Amino acid sequence: MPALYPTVVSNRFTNEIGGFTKSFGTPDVVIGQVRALSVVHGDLKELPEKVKSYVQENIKLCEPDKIHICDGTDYENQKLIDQMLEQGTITALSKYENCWLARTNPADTARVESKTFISTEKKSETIPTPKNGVKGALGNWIAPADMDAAIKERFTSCMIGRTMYVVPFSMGPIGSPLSKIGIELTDSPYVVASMRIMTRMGAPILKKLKDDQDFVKCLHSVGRPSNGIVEYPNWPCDPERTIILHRPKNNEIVSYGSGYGGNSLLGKKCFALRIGSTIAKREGWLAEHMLILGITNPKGQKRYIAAAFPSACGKTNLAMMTPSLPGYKIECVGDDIAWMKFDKNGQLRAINPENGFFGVAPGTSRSSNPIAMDTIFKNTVFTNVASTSDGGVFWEGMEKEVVDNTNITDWKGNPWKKGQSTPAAHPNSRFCTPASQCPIIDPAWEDAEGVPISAILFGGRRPTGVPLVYEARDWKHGVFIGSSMRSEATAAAEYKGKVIMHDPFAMRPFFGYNFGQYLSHWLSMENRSDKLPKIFHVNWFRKDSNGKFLWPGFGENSRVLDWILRRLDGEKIAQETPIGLIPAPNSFNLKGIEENVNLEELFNIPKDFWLNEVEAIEKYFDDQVGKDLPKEIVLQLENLKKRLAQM
Ligand SMILES: Nc1nc2c(ncn2[C@@H]2O[C@H](COP(=O)(O)OP(=O)(O)O)[C@@H](O)[C@H]2O)c(=O)[nH]1
Ligand SMILES: C=C(OP(=O)(O)O)C(=O)O
Ligand SMILES: [Mn+2]
Repeated sequence: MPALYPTVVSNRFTNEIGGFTKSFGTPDVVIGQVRALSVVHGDLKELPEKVKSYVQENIKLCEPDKIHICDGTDYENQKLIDQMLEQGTITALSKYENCWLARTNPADTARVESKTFISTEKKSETIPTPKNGVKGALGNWIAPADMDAAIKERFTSCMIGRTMYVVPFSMGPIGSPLSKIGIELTDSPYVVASMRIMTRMGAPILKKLKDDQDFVKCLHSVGRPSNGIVEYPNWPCDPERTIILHRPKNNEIVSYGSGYGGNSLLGKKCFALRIGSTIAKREGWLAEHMLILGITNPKGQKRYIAAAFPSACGKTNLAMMTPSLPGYKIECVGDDIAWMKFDKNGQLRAINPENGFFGVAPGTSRSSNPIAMDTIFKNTVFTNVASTSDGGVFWEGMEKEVVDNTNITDWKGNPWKKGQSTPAAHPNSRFCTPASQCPIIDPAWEDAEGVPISAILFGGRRPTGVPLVYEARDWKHGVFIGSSMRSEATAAAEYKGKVIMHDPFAMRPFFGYNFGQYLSHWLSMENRSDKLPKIFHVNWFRKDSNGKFLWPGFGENSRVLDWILRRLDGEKIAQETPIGLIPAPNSFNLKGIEENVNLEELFNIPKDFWLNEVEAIEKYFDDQVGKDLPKEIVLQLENLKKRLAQM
């Protein structure tokens, strides 16, 4: 059998080194013509054995012209930037240091939930069986053979003329017992540059990987349209055939056709949540769509809180909040994902598996989130924001931050004027920025054993009926609250309009396995610890009859955290309601608040609304979860119904 790889390996970034023939010893592979493959960076021979076979397998499938094994160095990054500048994928933002703007194909701007699938032998392992005639809404299943066919159809020869980057990365601090390693193969330099920000990426990861060690396999291509026409040469993609596939059994992710965010930075939603939740189920921990923050009260006592809100519902903002209440201090551990495990003392501990923030840009401003503004203007890749004639960025919410005579170019590259009916920045435009640059990054954010979690918050966008904050009666009730979460749709996925959607645990798009089993897993945590965190529900988004927010939000949310911390201290400041515990009269701290706040309306629990809500939840469980719904949750629902009836 011929040697798999040539003995001559490239110097760094030489363009072509003595092309060599592909020969994998499997004569049934017919490649139209014999093509040359060059390794332009790194050494295939030095890859750990299992990585080598994974790469080899996919070279055979995708037929790239070049292989580049990423080391994560500044030098490498600069080369990628130069190349993206040349291809028009990014432009330089001269106003800031090392900042770049990518404009995508307008058909590729958000996660595509309808094209995201989990593959298991049995469908019921992936999703609960919906009621007859009802379309399942808790994930999409694909049969293993169909997954194989979908891959073959799309990936065969898809990298001809391109470079395949081998991206080794760690989710979680390198070497932490909670961390996991992945290898992403991609043909997108944008993905490589973004993965370098969002994960710990490069040579140190390969050094850690033993020859026989497993890793999460992540294959990605931006694809090419089947008609051969690349509409936006700066952003090749294949929206029509886009598909995001997961095979939990093999710790495998395959993503085709999109270059955007959660579709392509495979460490994030695909690995840390979908595959992560299946590993967590097996190993007895939790992989959740949660921010993690540290909060110090005026007495100097510090605690950590984790919070699950659906995409674009305020995680990044809460994680970086500047508290309006004097004496409080917030520090940020993570803004999107938490991996949580009980330690041997029964304390729940969390790590942020990420290394950066992929945050929603619109709405981020000096007044709403000054900490984010102090984080993002160096070493950052912006995507689909607007640009200014002085080499800066612009988005809705930054009106006060651009001088009047600067010209604005919208996210599509067209001149844009204030007052225009279309937005300057795409509503799902993002900044991708290193977490270490956050001025309030928590000193323990990279601690190998994680930070201790005292409270868990669930929340969403609820314009009516749902109070600012309420507390779960106990763990089971808390799990029920998570399971019954609903929220207004946002631009983070392909949904249209402001419909209220069920989004249990803010995980609906991210469950890696059957939601009913996920609930049982959460309920089983009660057997693991006798000091479980307290659970709360929050809603910053309630509106008055004129459609105006009833609560100023942002830094003022510290007042909600203040009540929560005092509850953790055991203060008797709560009153019972049918849905849970809300602040007792005069217990909620409004001292010094500037806005007029109508607490009455904010904490009002309208009986009719809640009767409807219970009906909607019951129907959802009935339609979507059926026999997989744990008995404890059925009981919680019955009890809530009874309490509401007595209201
Ligand atoms: N009204 C209001 N809007 C908020 C609040 N927190 C965040 N937002 C807005 O919600 C959007 C998404 O926020 P972000 O923190 O990026 O959400 P994430 O995707 O969950 O991290 C942005 O437009 C924010 O300005 C709040 O407390 N009140
Ligand atoms: C990363 C993403 O999700 P989120 O909106 O939760 O930040 C995404 O939509 O690509
Ligand atoms: Mn976010």
